[in-house]
Amino acid sequence: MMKLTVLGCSGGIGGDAHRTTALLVDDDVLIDAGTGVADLDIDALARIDHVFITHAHIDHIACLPLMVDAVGARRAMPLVVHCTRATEAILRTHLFNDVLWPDFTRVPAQAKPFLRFEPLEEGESCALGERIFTPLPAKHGVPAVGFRVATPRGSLVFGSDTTVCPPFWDAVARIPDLRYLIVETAFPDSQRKLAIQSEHLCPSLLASQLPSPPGAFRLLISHVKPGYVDETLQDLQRVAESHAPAILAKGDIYWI
Ligand SMILES: Nc1ncnc2c1ncn2[C@@H]1O[C@@H]2COP(=O)(O)O[C@H]2[C@H]1O
Repeated sequence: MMKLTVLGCSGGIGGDAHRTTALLVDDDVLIDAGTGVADLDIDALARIDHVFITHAHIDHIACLPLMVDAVGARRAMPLVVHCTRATEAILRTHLFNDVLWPDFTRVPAQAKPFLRFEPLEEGESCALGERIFTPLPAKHGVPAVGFRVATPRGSLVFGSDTTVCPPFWDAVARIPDLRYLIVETAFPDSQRKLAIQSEHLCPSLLASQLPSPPGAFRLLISHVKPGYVDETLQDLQRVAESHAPAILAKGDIYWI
């Protein structure tokens, strides 16, 4: 069985309930490395061998530089960061640039660095044992992808941050064994304008894209902005009731 542990899935910080995006797959893989990663102890951090990054926004990568520094010296192998070349370029230019943070693709030694990038583009897949990670289309303010995680028992999709994106929904429709669909709804409908400006979704925009009739998967909502959880849930229940949406929460565990 594959275990998915939600370390963080909020659209921001503020109190113990809210950590930004980080999904732990079993105990060795992360999807995104937001502030939820900071709750793992040193041993748990050292067990993580792979991080799949959806996009370079700070709420999705905040703990990546910190975790590399925290456990790099304890690990036998570099941490492998899987992302598109576009996201790698952003992370190299703006983060691992020996200014904001050391370039751990060359530190502590070029021959034995703490981190290495592995390109993963749309149309490609990365198999780690029986778990197959495949980028999916997304549309956000910077280059972004979602991920499908396929196992022999079914698939999970994490849509990342995205606004209206028909290619994402076309890809979802082609996944016959979809068990869990995690999609964002960052803002309530009262902030629809901001959702559009910042290339996110609100409940009415999400509802306009959901399949009809509802698919045989569990619909889980991520990235809700702290302070707007109740309002967003009420909107979702009004516009997407037949899909029985549930708001994802830190600490949730799903098995496939
Ligand atoms: N035009 C905007 N006006 C106000 N806030 C914004 C705007 N664009 C982006 N943001 C905020 O900046 C945040 C960056 O991270 P997110 O994409 O999660 O969510 C975004 C919004 O909360």
